[in-house]
Amino acid sequence: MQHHGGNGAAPQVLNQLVNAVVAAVLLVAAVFAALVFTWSVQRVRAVHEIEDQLQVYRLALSAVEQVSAERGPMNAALGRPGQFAPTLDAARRKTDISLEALRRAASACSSCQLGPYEFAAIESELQQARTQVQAMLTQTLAQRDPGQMALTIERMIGVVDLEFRLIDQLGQNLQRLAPEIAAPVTRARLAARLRENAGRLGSRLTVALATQRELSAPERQGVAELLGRIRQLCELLQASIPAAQGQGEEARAFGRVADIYFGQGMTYFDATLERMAQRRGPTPAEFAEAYVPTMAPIVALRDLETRLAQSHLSGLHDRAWWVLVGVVVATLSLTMLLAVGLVMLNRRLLSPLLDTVHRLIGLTQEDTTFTPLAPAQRRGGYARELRTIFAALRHLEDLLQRSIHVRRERDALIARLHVLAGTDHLTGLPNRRTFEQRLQQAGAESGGQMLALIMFDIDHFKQINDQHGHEVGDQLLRQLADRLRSTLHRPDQTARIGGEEFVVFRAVARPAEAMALAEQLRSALGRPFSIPDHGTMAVTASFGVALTRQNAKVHTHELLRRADQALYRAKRAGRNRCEMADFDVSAYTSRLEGETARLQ
Ligand SMILES: Nc1nc2c(ncn2[C@@H]2O[C@H](COP(=O)(O)OP(=O)(O)OP(=O)(O)O)[C@@H](O)[C@H]2O)c(=O)[nH]1
Repeated sequence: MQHHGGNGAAPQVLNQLVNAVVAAVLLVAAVFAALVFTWSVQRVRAVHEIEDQLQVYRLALSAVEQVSAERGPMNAALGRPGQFAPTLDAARRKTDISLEALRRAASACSSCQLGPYEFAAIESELQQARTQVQAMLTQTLAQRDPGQMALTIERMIGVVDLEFRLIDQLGQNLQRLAPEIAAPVTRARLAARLRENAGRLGSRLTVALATQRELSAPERQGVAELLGRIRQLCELLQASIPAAQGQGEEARAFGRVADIYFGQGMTYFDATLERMAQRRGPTPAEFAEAYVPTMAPIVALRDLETRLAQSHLSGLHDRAWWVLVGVVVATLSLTMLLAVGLVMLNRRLLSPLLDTVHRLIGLTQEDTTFTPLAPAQRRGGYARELRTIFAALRHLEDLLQRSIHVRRERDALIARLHVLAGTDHLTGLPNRRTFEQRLQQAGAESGGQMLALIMFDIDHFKQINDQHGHEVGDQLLRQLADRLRSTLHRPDQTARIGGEEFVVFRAVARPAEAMALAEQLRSALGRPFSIPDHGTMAVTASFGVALTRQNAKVHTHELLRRADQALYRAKRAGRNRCEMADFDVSAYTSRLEGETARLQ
């Protein structure tokens, strides 16, 4: 396909327009994909952070349970003589391990925003409480002051309060970051508090049990407060567990709490209070042995809630990942679709349209050097409208080619007619009309030089016709024309202007040159002609020569008239001779003399 420089502006603009639209669509798609991608990555990261925080929360709940649990063997040891308490040591080790695990997890969790300060406070408080316990254990049972014992127990409880502050902070963070898991997170905290208060309830009896007495009034007050708090926590839990009376996993776990702790545990607690009133209470160790296991379902409920929160988070985590994968896949697909669409648009619409535009421009410039249509076009892989355009274009191309062909033929015909109009049909020599034009032209181009006109006429041509027939006369005329052409240096400077009348013209420097040419022609024509079936035939011709004056305008008719007169004279003088028309010889001679003198 040819490209037509200046006219290429329109296709270029179309190209640029399509490129601009594609670039804009790609840009919008890229910005949108980048936004969604960033959002999904942030979401995945946020879910990771929430998972980390939930892990810390779980470890904090477990640590608070260990500290609570440590109070069981501690109470038992305080109510027993001697300082040897292996179960207390084991409980302390478990507490230390869980606190260490919590500290490690918390320091690895940057989003938890827990400083070392919180842990330092908890650990220092725990150590001081333990030191007090140890000091008391070195005493005999009788030496152990009940008031001091109560303070020691309160101090251990204070450690738990410090831990709960941490748990509350973590729980609030989680509720804020992931409202989806707010309910199980809250229930886990409620269960942990229930476990703690249930433990404290037991601890309230320790001093009285250790000293085998009834509860004092403040102790009874404390127990009543704790029972009130426990009931409150139980109601809160029951209200927040969906279908707490139903068959769900949480409902079942809560059911076990109700049966075992609120059933067995509380019954044992009430029975213990009655036995204490009769001063037949169990030892703190016996009490702990029977009471502490009834709190296990509370811990199980707490663990279930943290597990539920975790599994909910896993769902969130998976969803966030799927969104991320979806965004990547959608972006890639969209880009691919756009790329394929662009290629299709280019191949199926833009490229053929540009091709059509080039072809149309070519048509306006009569460019018929079209390349064949692309294979896809031949397969008909384009829209119907485009195929219609191609067909119309092909039709136009055919029409153009046909019209160019017709015009060329017409031009050739006109040229031929033109030649024929200026040519003698018998001899093929220029006719009188052409001769007059050329003579005028030669006069204009002579540069002031003399022009010689030689007119000649075959002698007694009528006799040839009469003797041999008109046909032979024609043949003779044709051969004579051929000889003229071969003799003359410029055959275009001759013509047949009558039946057997011819002319020759030429620019000459002097009259003698004209006469010499006339003589040359006379002798050339004097040579016999060979006419088929008639043998050789000799003719003569008479010549009249006329000259124009130097620098004078050529008057064709005047020149012809003078040449004709000279020819007439030649005929009259006996034919087969050359005669010069009246020529101002004296003027010519004086000019020659002038020139010679100048040269000397
Ligand atoms: N064969 C043939 N004869 C032609 C043609 N045109 C003119 N003639 C003949 O040429 C002859 C001219 O005759 P005339 O004008 O009497 O002159 P001439 O016989 O040549 O005698 P002079 O010119 O006086 O020597 C006529 O007989 C014309 O018929 C032509 O095209 N073909």
